[in-house]
Order: sequence, then structure tokens, then C-alpha cells
Amino acid sequence: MSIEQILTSAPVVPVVVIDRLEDAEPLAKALYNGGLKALEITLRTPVAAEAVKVMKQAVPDAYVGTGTVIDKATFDASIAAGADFMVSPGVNDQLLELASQCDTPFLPGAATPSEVMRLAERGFSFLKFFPAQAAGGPAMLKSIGGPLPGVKFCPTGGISLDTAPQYLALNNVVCVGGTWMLDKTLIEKQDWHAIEQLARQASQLK
Ligand SMILES: O=C(O)C(=O)C[C@H](O)[C@H](O)COP(=O)(O)O
Repeated sequence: MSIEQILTSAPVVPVVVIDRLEDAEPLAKALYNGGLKALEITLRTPVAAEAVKVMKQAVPDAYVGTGTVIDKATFDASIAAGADFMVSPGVNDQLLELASQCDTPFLPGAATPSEVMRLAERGFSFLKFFPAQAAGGPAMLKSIGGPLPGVKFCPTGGISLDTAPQYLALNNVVCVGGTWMLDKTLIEKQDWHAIEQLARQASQLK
């Protein structure tokens, strides 16, 4: 399994912040049944690593990865949870070293041409562009694609249902990350049917 296969499995990667472990199974099923095949579970809450394990069992054909991988602790926690891939908002030397010794696909983050070039030099041809909207949005990515056409991106950060198509239209974008389908009120109410509908809407974006 490669990061390319994972990122091309659907146009949108939902970036999940999970607060209640009991939500993990129905939430994963709603997202997957709605057509979102790769799920990024941020390691920002106490139950996140356990939620990854639960989700992998609930939707065995999905790619369940971790997000907010920022240091050795979060890297190791991802491996221990059986993550199918790992996403970082940026990168550092320690993560590059850990990733080079590990088969699990890793998607580091970059927001400037120099960061993109350094990661391309290390062999990465797929990167997270974060924080997408704040770092210049589609115009910035289009500009980066001029001199650096070989690197493809999953822009994430501040992207909505309305702005996602502007990113997806670019040659150097494979998918976008977002949280808009994870409506907090619907999750609070455990309205999984409505979440599935939002996921389906996202999965049909072009
Ligand atoms: O946790 C990480 O590793 C991150 O990089 C942050 C996420 O990508 C953003 O939380 C996306 O959230 P929105 O801006 O609502 O789309």
C-alpha cells in the first residue's frame, strides 16, 4: 500500500478529532459508507489511538491513519495502534529518521517552496500542504506547481465544501483534507445518518 493509493482513494480525507470512544465505530462506518475511504484520526485526544484500533476493525477496507504526528511519541503511538498511514502538519529531522526506518506510508507537511524542495530531496513526492487556506490557498499551490510539478499535495486547513473544488481542479492536488463533514452538533447528537450524507457529498466532489 502506497501513500498514492491512499490519497487517491477518495477526493477528500476527513480529519477527525475524536472525543468519545463510543463514537469511533459508527463514525468510521458513516464516513466510509459515505464514500470516504481514507480517514485521518488526529492524535489530539486521549482516546485517539484506541479509536484507530476500533475503526480499523469497524471498516477493515478503509485506510485508517493518524494525524498530528509531530514527534517520536505520536509516531510510536501510530505504529502501536496499527495506523495505515501517518500525517504530520510539518516535519522535523526526528520524524524523517523514524519514517525512513518504517514501511508505514508517511505524509509530511510543507507550506513553502523550500520546504517542498527539502522533502522532495528526501524522496517524498506526496505532501500535505498545511495550513492550506492561510498559507496562500489554491493560488499558492498553483504557483508552487510551476517550478515543482513533480510533487503532489493534499492541501488541508481551512478548506470547506465550497472551496474544495478550487483545490481539486489543480494538477498538483490529489485530494484535500477537511473537517466540514464532521459537524460537531451532529456528532454530539450521534446523528450518523446525517454524517454519512455529508461524507457522500464530499466524496462526490471533483
Ligand atoms: O492535526 C493536524 O495534524 C493538522 O494538521 C490540523 C488539521 O489538518 C486541521 O485541524 C484541519 O482542520 P480544518 O482547518 O477545519 O480543515
